[in-house]
Amino acid sequence: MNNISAVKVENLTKTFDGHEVIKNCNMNVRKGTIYGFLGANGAGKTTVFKMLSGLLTPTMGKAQVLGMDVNSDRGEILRNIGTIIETPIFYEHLSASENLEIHLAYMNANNSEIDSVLTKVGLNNTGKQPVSKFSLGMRQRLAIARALIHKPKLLILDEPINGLDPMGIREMRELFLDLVKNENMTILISSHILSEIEHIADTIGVIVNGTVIREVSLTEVKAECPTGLEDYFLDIMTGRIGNVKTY
Ligand SMILES: Nc1ncnc2c1ncn2[C@@H]1O[C@H](COP(=O)(O)OP(=O)(O)OP(=O)(O)O)[C@@H](O)[C@H]1O
Repeated sequence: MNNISAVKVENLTKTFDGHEVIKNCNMNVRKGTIYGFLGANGAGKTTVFKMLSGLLTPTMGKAQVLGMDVNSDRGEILRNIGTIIETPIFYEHLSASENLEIHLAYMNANNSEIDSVLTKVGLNNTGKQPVSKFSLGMRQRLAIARALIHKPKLLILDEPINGLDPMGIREMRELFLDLVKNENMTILISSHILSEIEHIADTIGVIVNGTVIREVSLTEVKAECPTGLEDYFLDIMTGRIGNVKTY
């Protein structure tokens, strides 16, 4: 681990019932950048995210988050990261701000910024409305607010823009770029909406069958495939770009 890495994964492996779903996986997410994690359905993105955030224990290999080991420093890692992994669960009978208050109390963090974060995600007008009345997109916005309300150093976001309307997607894009530029955050994000990743990411990691086979800057993607990230990704999937290339 060096001090420029927010996430460093070395030969990480995860086995379920004797079946290796993550195999010798290597990743390096540099601090202060946005890393787009791409892969087909079932490639292993969520499983890697779960190991980084302490929800699953690696079978073998090493993973460090903000310089801490995922096996031994789980509590301290959790205090310093914000996550969206799978469908977010909320207190359904409580409002958006009450949900954030509870999260902050759980994280033992200050709650002065609830209104400003709700404004950032476009939920400032929901007042006392319970979350049970929220649309899918509103729930996703609240999940993003909860991930960042305690001012984490690293955001791990598994498909955070699912369910958002075009306006919401653009707002979240601007929010993510602002968090990295002005609040010193690092973002590790997965999405199947490749045009969105292309707008925001500095680096792309492509996972195929549990192994990251490509880790390249977006500049390199554009040099290698001028038609853009979607074609680059599909070329990898169909074997037209074949060689393993990582930093
Ligand atoms: N708890 C589990 N037990 C057994 N197999 C699992 C478990 N969790 C995930 N898997 C398997 O691991 C593989 C990777 O799944 P994962 O959810 O990490 O993929 P993903 O890249 O996030 O996919 P998607 O894009 O569809 O969300 C899949 O084959 C999945 O069936």
